[in-house]
Amino acid sequence: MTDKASLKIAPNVLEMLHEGVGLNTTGELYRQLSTSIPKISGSPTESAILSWVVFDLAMDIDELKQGHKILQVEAFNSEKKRSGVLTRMNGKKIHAYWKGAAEMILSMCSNYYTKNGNIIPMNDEERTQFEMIIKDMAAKSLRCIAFGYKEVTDESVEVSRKIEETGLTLLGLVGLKDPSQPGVRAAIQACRDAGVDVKMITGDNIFTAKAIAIESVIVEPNEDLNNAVVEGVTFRNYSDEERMEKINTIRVMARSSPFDKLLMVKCLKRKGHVVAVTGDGTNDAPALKEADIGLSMGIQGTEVAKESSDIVILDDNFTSVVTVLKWGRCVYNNIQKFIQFQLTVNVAALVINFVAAISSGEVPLTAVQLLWVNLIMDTLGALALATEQPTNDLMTKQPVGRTEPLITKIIWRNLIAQASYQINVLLILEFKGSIIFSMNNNIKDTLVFNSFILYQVFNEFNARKMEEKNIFKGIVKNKLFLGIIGMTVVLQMVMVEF
Ligand SMILES: Nc1ncnc2c1ncn2[C@@H]1O[C@H](COP(=O)(O)OP(=O)(O)OP(=O)(O)O)[C@@H](O)[C@H]1O
Ligand SMILES: [Ca+2]
Repeated sequence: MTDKASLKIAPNVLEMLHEGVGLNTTGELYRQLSTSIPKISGSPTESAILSWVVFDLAMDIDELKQGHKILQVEAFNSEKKRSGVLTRMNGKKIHAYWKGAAEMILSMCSNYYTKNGNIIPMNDEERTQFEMIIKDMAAKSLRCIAFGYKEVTDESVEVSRKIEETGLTLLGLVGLKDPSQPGVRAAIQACRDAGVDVKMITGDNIFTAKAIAIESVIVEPNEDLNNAVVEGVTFRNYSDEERMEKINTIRVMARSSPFDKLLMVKCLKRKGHVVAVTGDGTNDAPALKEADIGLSMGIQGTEVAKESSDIVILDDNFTSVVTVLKWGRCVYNNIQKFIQFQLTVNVAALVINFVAAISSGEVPLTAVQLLWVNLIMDTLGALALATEQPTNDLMTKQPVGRTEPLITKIIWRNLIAQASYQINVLLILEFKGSIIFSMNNNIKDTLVFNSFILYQVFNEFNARKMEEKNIFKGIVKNKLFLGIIGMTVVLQMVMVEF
């Protein structure tokens, strides 16, 4: 719509558009003292429509509200995708207004307004034409909203308060653009590289959904979309087996109800997937709650959505999902590193003391020394390994499945290899140390203790990189790690010398 759009609309139609929007909205208009331009609040769709009639179609909402009595309201709901209102104009006529998903409102209409404001019955050909207009708008990734109206002559509605749903007159169609955030394409690609499938479940119609999915590369423009895109009703009506069979290939679900979103999450979980859901509306709440990880929007999100979620994304940006993914993986990875490191220390200490105790009756590591080991290894070791920053290669790995063990085969391999190496050397030092280096027993004990601690210090480097050969990669970036290693060595020197 252009600035002068209001001039091209017949005055009677314009007036009804004002009423059909101004009286049938959950958005609010409030004036600020500092400027003369009013501010508009409400859901994105509501505020977009409201600002269109206020700024482009010159609606005066106060005057409008004063002149009308509202008899009945049917609030927008995600199931029916429309909202309606029944009003009486200053003791005169009663009007019913509907606004909502374009093809749904169109199917309630049997007349339409011409440019000059006359009502004409809609024939099949014209209906098809309107459908084409809606499709065209949707193909440009516009969300299409229609407005319908009916003059109610039956005065009994004053009592029954029923908002008529049939035989409406189409007032107009409007297309809303929800510009996709910059970086969404890259974020979706990053998710895919990390082995995370992205699906879009939306209340928009199938054409808008397809267009948006292509824009954000959820689907490729030239791929066969028959299996990848479904409508909520179709999905709902599949048999259980059919749904489970198709769910992996479905990437877009259009015209979905809150129940469809929930159903999708349930099925994915049943398939064994770990499911994360992002959402903003009340209609997303059941799915957010059911998901393994629910992420809601901090700015646009409703309270219900935020309360049903585990994580609130403060900047509403999909790219933050990638950040969540990266940090989640980093924490998991750091826990694994620490476990590998801790188990190695404990296995080595235990075996050395046990073997020495049963063969000579003496333990090489005394109680005080073991406490010292615990102190520096638990506290300082945890601190050093937990502060590793996420690296980019975390985002190229496949996700960890629901049933995969925390201690992987690689951790076992590292642990067993490192522990047996330490045990062998330390036991040789314990039993043959005094002969090899011709030293007395006290010095040999210190040697064993010192070697043990230094082994752990070097092993801390090993634990940083569980799979890579170059364990020093990126080490200069982690100043805290180096600091803690340095501190451990200094403390050890102090301990041994003094
Ligand atoms: N305030 C509203 N008044 C009338 N119709 C609306 C309103 N908001 C949305 N619609 C219609 O309902 C559809 C969206 O329904 P719903 O809100 O259930 O979907 P959604 O999945 O929450 O969408 P999204 O999260 O993309 O906004 C839209 O395509 C639009 O046609
Ligand atoms: Ca929504």
